[in-house]
Amino acid sequence: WWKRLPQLAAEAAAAAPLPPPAAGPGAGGGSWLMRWVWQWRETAAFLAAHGSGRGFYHFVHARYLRHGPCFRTALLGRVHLLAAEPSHFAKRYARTAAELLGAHSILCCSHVEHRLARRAVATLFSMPSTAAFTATFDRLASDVIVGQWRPRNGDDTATVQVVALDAALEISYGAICEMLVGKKNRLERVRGEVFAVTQAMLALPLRWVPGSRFRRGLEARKRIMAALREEMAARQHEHDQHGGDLLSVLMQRRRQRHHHPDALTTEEQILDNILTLIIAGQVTTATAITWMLKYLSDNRHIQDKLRAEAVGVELKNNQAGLVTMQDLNGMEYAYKAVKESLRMATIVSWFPRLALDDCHLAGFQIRKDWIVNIDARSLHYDPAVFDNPTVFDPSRFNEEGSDDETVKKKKKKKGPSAAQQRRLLVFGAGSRTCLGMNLAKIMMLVFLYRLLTNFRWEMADDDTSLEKWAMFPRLKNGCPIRLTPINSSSQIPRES
Ligand code: HEM
Repeated sequence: WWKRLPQLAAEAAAAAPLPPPAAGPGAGGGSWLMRWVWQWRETAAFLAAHGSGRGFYHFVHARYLRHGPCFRTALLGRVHLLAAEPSHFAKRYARTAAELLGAHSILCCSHVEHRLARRAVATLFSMPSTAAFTATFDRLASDVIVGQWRPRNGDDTATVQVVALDAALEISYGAICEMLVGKKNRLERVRGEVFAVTQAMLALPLRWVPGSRFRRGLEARKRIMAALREEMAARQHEHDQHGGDLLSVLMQRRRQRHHHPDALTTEEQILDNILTLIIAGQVTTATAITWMLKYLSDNRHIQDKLRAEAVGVELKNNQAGLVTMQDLNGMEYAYKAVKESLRMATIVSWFPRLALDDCHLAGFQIRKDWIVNIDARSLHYDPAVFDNPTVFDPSRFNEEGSDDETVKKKKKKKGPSAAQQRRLLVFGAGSRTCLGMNLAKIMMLVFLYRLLTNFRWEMADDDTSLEKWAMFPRLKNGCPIRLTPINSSSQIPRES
């Protein structure tokens, strides 16, 4: 239905006319001469700003101030529409999601509280924290991929079948919880509850119907909150010996809030945001990993090329044999495969925004309180932006251009175009960009590295139907893969 939004918007606007578009003079009506004069005046102003020390964005900013966040202009003979997001749109998830994540969740809280929450949790995404997270994720991934999946008797011809989604969910949950609440925590017992909350986020709000998906989600939330409260109480009791995990940092800042103006001041604020980070980080990343494995199973030549790169990476920066961020820097092609998987999978398909005021967007009149969805998926599959968008081709992100023949034939310019870079919306954009995007890419790269250096894989079931009710599109069968061990000297890192 969101794809029909422009049509619905037009119909509603026709029924109840709103003020005229906040566009430049002559933009809509007037004689052809007036329009022609307007178009060239806009172009001249743009070129003047571009050629001045203020840069072309000054042209945009001046019009933004004059006309508001959405306006029409004309550049070099073509009418353009520019839309900014600041004051007229706020992030707004479905009411069900907001209820399950909590009123203080960074994803659902008010504008003002959001700024505070974003600053408060930012510590989790600092460089040292990200480096520590890389090691943690690798330790957990190696435990499963090397420790459990590789045949123990050394028979390198035996194949193993595993469900990729289950493994990815387990590893990412372990790693994220360790970062949020420390190594030995009470969250392992509520792993299933976290999944139930995610499944309920787009369900009908039938809170009074026993057994309904939404009610099960609410009950699961209660149990997660109880486990987190227990964790907090234990820490207060033990005077918090847990060190650097996020919960410790948030609790400590709360105690010393006179020194920390950014501290979250209530227990609810802390708990809602811990739950949000688990949900925002676990299922999204695990889903992305499974799609990546599927695309690489469908494109064996790319899998082999990636394996050649991975086998060539020497883990030289860590005594324990764990992958570090520097090691990952040597996996350029893998990085592009991750990016391409994220484009094709588009885990978060659309981003909802609430119109705070009547306004106009893309020529449509938008009323206050309407929700406008930015449709990321259609951008990622727009052939005008990504040549042959249905072809999995990591090399489309090469500086020198794609090496896939079908893509190369169509492409005139080399390397990813500016439009392509701009329109890759896998992690959103602007002030609400995904906070965990580096962690997500690291998890995908580490998982890929360990799998490539231990196994070849192919899909064990070709059913491509999608899971019903899933918040993020994923295969119903959980992506079962058949693994054939490769001759490698891979060992479980020492810390595990
Ligand atoms: C492949 C994995 C991931 C994908 C595709 C993804 C995607 C996104 C997208 C598209 C948004 C913006 C949504 C919007 O503007 O409406 C977002 C926001 C967010 N993500 Fe992620 N994400 C991923 C992993 C993670 C991880 C690992 C974490 C943290 C542990 C995380 C934490 C967040 C947070 C806190 C926000 C809200 C930011 C704000 O509103 O200020 N994400 N994510």
